[in-house]
Amino acid sequence: MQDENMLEAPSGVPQTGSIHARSHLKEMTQAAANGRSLIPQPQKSRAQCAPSSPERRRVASISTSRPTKSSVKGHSRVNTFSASSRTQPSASFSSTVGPGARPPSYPAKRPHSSLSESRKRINPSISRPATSLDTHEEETAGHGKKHNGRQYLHRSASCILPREWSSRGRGNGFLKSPGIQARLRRGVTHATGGEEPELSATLHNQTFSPTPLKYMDPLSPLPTHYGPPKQSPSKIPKSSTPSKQARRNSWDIDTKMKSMESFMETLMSQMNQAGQSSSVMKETVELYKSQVSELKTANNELTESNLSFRVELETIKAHLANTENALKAAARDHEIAVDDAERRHRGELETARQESKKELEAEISRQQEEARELRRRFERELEDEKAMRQREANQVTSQYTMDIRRLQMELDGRDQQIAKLQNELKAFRDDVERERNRNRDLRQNLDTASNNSVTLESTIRALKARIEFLESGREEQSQAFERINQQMLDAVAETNATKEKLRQEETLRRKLHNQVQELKGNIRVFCRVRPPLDHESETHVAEIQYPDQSEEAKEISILGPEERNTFGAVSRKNNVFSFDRVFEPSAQNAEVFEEISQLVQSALDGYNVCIFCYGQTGSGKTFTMSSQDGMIPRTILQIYDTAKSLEDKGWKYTMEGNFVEVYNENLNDLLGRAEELDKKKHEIRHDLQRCKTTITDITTVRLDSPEMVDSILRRAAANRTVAATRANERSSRSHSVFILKLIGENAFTGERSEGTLNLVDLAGSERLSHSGVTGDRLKETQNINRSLSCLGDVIAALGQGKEGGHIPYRNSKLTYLLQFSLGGNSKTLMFVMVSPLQQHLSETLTSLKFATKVHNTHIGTAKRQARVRDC
Ligand SMILES: Nc1ncnc2c1ncn2[C@@H]1O[C@H](COP(=O)(O)OP(=O)(O)OP(=O)(O)O)[C@@H](O)[C@H]1O
Repeated sequence: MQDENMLEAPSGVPQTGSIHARSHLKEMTQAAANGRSLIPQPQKSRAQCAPSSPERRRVASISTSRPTKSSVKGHSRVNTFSASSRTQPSASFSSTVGPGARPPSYPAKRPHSSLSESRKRINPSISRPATSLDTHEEETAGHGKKHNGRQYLHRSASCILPREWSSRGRGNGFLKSPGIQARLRRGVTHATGGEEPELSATLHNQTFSPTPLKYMDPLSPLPTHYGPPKQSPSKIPKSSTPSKQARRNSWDIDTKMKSMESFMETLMSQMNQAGQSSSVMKETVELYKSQVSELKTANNELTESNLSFRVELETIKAHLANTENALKAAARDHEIAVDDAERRHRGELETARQESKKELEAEISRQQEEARELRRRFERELEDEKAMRQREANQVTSQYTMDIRRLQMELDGRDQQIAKLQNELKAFRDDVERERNRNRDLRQNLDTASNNSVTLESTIRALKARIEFLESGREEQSQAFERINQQMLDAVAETNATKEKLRQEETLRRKLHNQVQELKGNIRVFCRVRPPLDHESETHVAEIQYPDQSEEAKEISILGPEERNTFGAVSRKNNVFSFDRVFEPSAQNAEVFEEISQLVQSALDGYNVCIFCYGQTGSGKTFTMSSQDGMIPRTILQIYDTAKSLEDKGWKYTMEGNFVEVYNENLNDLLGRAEELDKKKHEIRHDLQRCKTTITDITTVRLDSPEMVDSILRRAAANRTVAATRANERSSRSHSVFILKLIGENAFTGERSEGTLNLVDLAGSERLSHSGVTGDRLKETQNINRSLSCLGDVIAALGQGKEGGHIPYRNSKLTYLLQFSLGGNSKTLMFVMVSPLQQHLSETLTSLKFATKVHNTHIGTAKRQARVRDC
């Protein structure tokens, strides 16, 4: 079926463009090429001209497949076509297609008188000669030239037969050679494909024919070969057939001639028959030619189709190649892209890994930082908690100490009360004694009175007698009653006069007390030397003497530093200072307070009192002023006690307290909120007429009980701690002022007193160098130095005592705040605090020199802030 399709392809393939047909195109082309390769070249040598066995078999198959009629001529036509077709390309088609490849439809296109039909009718078993003799027979028959025909037969035979046959075939006995005969048999058998045993037998017989080879070798078999298979042996006359007789008379010319003539006649008759069939053959040839032309056309079409297919194939191949290239390029690109993607992925992976690693490290460091921060915070909180607990412990301790001290003070007060009671008892005893004397006197009087009574009784009796006598004399009785009544009125008047005398004595006492204070000086200076502390070695203590300690205790002598005079001699100057009172290191706060208690009484009496501590840092200012048994607590306790005792004398006191700090020339409220320190602004306002000072937005605490002072001091200390930028330096770098206002009213006398007590703890007085100090520290230093200098200037100006002279209070906040407590109507006490250490000697001497200047200052008489209530 495939072969049939292939035959139909010339008309079918181009129109349909069947891919199936195209797939066979290559096979067809190869088959054609193979077919062409099998076609020998026309002008080859004889050896080359003889086809090889396969070629010969192919040619024979083509030749034997050609139709033929009984005539030899017609046969030779077929062979002519067959022989000529070997040199034409169309043969390749035949050989490619082969007998079996002819499509069934193909014969239908043939005319009815086709060769195959003729062949079938004539004798399909007729074999084709293996030579091209017929071609030349046809030519010789056409021209009627025997000689040429023989020559041609000879040439043809030489072309087909082996060389030795053609070269030696003319010799006698050549064909008798067994080798030649065998080869001849093989060749004929091979040429006929084993399908024509008769021809083979004929040849065999002819081989043994005694006819000279010159005529017989090529021709003798031909009549039997080309003649009709059944007719040729029978139609040949027996007379003309070589017989034994003829062979015996082979050298008989006539016989030979006759034989030849008969043969020629036979041949001629056959040729005539062939001529008759030539027209048929011509038609057949024409038909074949037309078929050939059709085939050529088909072939051309196929060729064109083939070419177009080839072109298309080439295009497809090119396209395929392009596609393959593109595919390769795409594959390459894909590989590159994959590589890039892998590389990028690896890079991204690496980057991601690095980033995640970094993030992890950052997270770890952040966690660690958080842990550290938590630990820091925890430690801070722990520290705060510790500090708070410590503060509370300190507070409890201080409270305990304070209680003890208060109890001690109460004890002291009790002792004083006892002493007082003892005095009173003594006074009572005296009074009792007096009363006894008076009683005695009265008894005497009573005796006298008894005598008188007796006398009176006698008188009474006499009077009674007289009453009885006088019963009508009432006048005498009324007079007696009036006399008794008068005596009683005289006694009451005497009592009132005594009370008034007592009030006058209290006023006189105050007056005398103030006079005593004035005599002591309105500005007094106490010196106090603190003891060396536990961690301070005794060897580092300066040489300090207290020459009159057992007497007045007003002097202090300090051996100065070594000095070298102009002659090189080293000497130490003994510096002697004299103050109102010098307290040696062993002195306790109670002892110190006894000396200042009179000033506290002055404040209660309505005077402005200012007590300030001056000295270098660590000299004991705070200890003296604000410690739990310091001047402030003791002052308040005394004020309470005194105020209470004065209640009998008609005085009622109210007390108000402020606690302020002067830091960097700013006023801070130590009883206010800690966070407002250094932020909230406070102004100092003076009432010049009433000589009163007020501070704006300041916290004022009403002191209703002695216990209030503890909370005040605690609160002030806590605020200072919070505000401290450098721990425990805040107290050294600022001035603190405890302001106590005492307002007393006497309900009996209508008197009113307004006194102010200022207890000042000054900043460290050591002269701080400005060199090397910057920022806040420099500002602090400048402010401390300036304020202490201003204090000295104010005291100096007060000492000059010029009436209406300018006092530079406004030059610093401290002096402006203490304007009405320094000079004028105020009493001032300055504590100069001294460190016992040798290393502080220089500052100690400086402080003592400054205190001496203050001590030498005489400030004018104080004025009492009191007025009598208008009744
Ligand atoms: N008379 C004293 N007896 C026992 N200890 C004292 C005495 N005076 C001072 N001290 C101790 O000396 C130390 C320093 O005293 P304090 O703090 O009062 O000095 P300061 O002059 O107020 O110092 P700063 O100016 O820094 O406030 C404290 O520990 C205090 O207890």
